[in-house]
Amino acid sequence: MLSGRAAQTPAAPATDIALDLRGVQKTYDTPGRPEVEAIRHLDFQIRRGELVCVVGPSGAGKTTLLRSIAGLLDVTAGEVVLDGKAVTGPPEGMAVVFQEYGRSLFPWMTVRQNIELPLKEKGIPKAERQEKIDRALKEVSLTEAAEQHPWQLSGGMQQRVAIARAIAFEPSVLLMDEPFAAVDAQTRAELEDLVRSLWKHLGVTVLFVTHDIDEAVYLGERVIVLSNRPTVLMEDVKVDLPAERDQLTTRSDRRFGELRGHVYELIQRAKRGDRPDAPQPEGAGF
Ligand SMILES: Nc1ncnc2c1ncn2[C@@H]1O[C@H](COP(=O)(O)OP(=O)(O)OP(=O)(O)O)[C@@H](O)[C@H]1O
Repeated sequence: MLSGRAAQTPAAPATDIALDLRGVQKTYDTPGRPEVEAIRHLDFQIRRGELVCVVGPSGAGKTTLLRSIAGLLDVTAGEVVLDGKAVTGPPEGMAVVFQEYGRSLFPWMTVRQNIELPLKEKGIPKAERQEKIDRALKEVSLTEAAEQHPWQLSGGMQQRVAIARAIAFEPSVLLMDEPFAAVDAQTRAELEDLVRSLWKHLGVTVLFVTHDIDEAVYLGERVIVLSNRPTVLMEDVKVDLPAERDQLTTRSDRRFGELRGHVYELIQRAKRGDRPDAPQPEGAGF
């Protein structure tokens, strides 16, 4: 996020909470169209340095949730609190990586210039910018591609540029919205491992939205499973797999299979409309 708007909330959270969703509701109210209640009630917290995945049935409101957290959408009720401040617009300490890397990078700029842009907007001096860019490029193994343009790179490499741009910015929270949905399976596995290694190495808090159950269990320390729309929390699943993960050994681990099966079952139930009771918004009738 390039610009910052945040208001101090009276209730300062515990310092280890990076992201706090307090009774978030979102109803789309477009003039001339029927209202769409996307999120009915979500309350959860993400501790500093956690990697949390969000899954849910199609149309459950995953993108709505992510955009609300990113300050790109106003919530109807409740609040999103980042580092103790209510999010009322794109906050300074947040970076977002979207699925459509092709549209999020500027084709007329080199890789280096793309990564530099938000740093420039943040007012970081040139020498420091170059240092941050070089470090980020090294983190994603793209040092050699610094002077190339995005359209000269593969889809996986472009997504690595988008990740480099996000981490160069040193966000407190990194939001990722189905970032690997458009790349092939092998590249996807490599990018998943890149996210795990960056997360461990940089200590950044990551919220990763995906429709892929295996990906969520492989990456996350927790998997937040959403109900069908209007969305409530189906279950917050703790992923008790070892911190060291590997595409081969982790995915063939018995516990991985159990967790995967559990999340799969939750999504199937959510799709059938099975949902836990949620606090009702005022005036709403179940
Ligand atoms: N701008 C909008 N105006 C009205 N309704 C919207 C708008 N954006 C999304 N919706 C509706 O809100 C609900 C949740 O959409 P959202 O895109 O957040 O779900 P999702 O879980 O990300 O879906 P998918 O998995 O298919 O990407 C859907 O019913 C969708 O049609």
